[in-house]
Amino acid sequence: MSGEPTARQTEEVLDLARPEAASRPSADGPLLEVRDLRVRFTRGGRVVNAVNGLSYTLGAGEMLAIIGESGSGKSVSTRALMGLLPPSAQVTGSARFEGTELIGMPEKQMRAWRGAKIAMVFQDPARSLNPTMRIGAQIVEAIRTHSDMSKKDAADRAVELLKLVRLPAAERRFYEYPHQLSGGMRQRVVIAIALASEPRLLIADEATTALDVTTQAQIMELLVELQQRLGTAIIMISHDLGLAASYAQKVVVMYAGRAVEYATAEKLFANVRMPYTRALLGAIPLLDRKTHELLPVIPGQPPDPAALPKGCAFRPRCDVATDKCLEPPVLEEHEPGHWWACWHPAGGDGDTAGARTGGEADEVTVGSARQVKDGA
Ligand SMILES: Nc1ncnc2c1ncn2[C@@H]1O[C@H](COP(=O)(O)OP(=O)(O)OP(=O)(O)O)[C@@H](O)[C@H]1O
Repeated sequence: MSGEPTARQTEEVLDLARPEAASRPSADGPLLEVRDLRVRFTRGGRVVNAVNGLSYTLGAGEMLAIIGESGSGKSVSTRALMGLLPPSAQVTGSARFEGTELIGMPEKQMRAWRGAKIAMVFQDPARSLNPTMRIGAQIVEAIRTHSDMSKKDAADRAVELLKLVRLPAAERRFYEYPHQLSGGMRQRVVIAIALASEPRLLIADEATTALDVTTQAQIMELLVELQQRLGTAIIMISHDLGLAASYAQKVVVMYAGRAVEYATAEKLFANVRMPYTRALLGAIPLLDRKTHELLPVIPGQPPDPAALPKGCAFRPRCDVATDKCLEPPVLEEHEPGHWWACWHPAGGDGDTAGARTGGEADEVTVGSARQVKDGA
């Protein structure tokens, strides 16, 4: 068989992959509960506070987007969950996954969890794949790492997984090498490898950033399909608030190692409070750009995590900051289900942030994100 699987074939593969998925209960406590997570490195005698007290929860089958500029602590915070940081990292706080504490878990035990229950997909699929091995063999290897399946059964399963991630001509591609595939196809293969162990949580770290806008939307649609059909929870790490608006159920906006705004996507985009989040809205890539690099709309640079400014870390770049902001604002649930850390939130009493941005940013975000989605 060759070409794209038909919808019916895909349904069969999906059902085969996880027959119980559609009826999986998701309401018996969060899948992942992160509390006061902190990561500190010591670099050249300087202390780098990369993550400064991050908390969030993720339900089974939910998609959470962690959004922020480069260096805000998105990757470090998720690598900490998987025990993937170098020994120089001091990790404290708690991350309970299905009730089991991940922080401080011995490496041997963590190795068994990694890949099996939690899998990661990174930005550059070329680096995740072995260029000298056929893609089928790489998936078979991943399957056999987590099960005692025979080579023959694992090969059948690998083809199923390639169909599951909608790789065209899966049987033929099974025998191809990574360089014979496009960037989007390679990322589908990486996702197939990540799914080999049927993880409950998939962490996609800038998994679509290197792809063109159309392929990016297709990969995001695939992740949503896997999330909905297999019940896989997803943490999506991105610079792009537009992707979060289109695909995620929950959003954490990070700045300088902290969550500065946290809510369901619905609540957040209905009423963005934090000036930093509003500034990020302006950084949404435009569809007519050849690349999807972010527009440099936030003046200044994120702070050096080894020398954070006093008070609110966004203060030096914030156009509504006052002396009050020399006191660090605390992330609090100011409205049911909507948390922010700001003394001058938009939309509140004396709404300076909202007045200056004219409230247009929300419309731009959602509109732009929809176009990306629909254009796929
Ligand atoms: N091994 C390390 N030693 C020292 N500092 C580190 C180390 N790894 C990361 N950092 C620092 O931690 C901070 C957070 O990095 P992180 O990679 O999590 O940011 P990010 O938000 O994921 O950025 P990007 O979008 O660029 O990946 C950065 O200042 C980074 O320089």
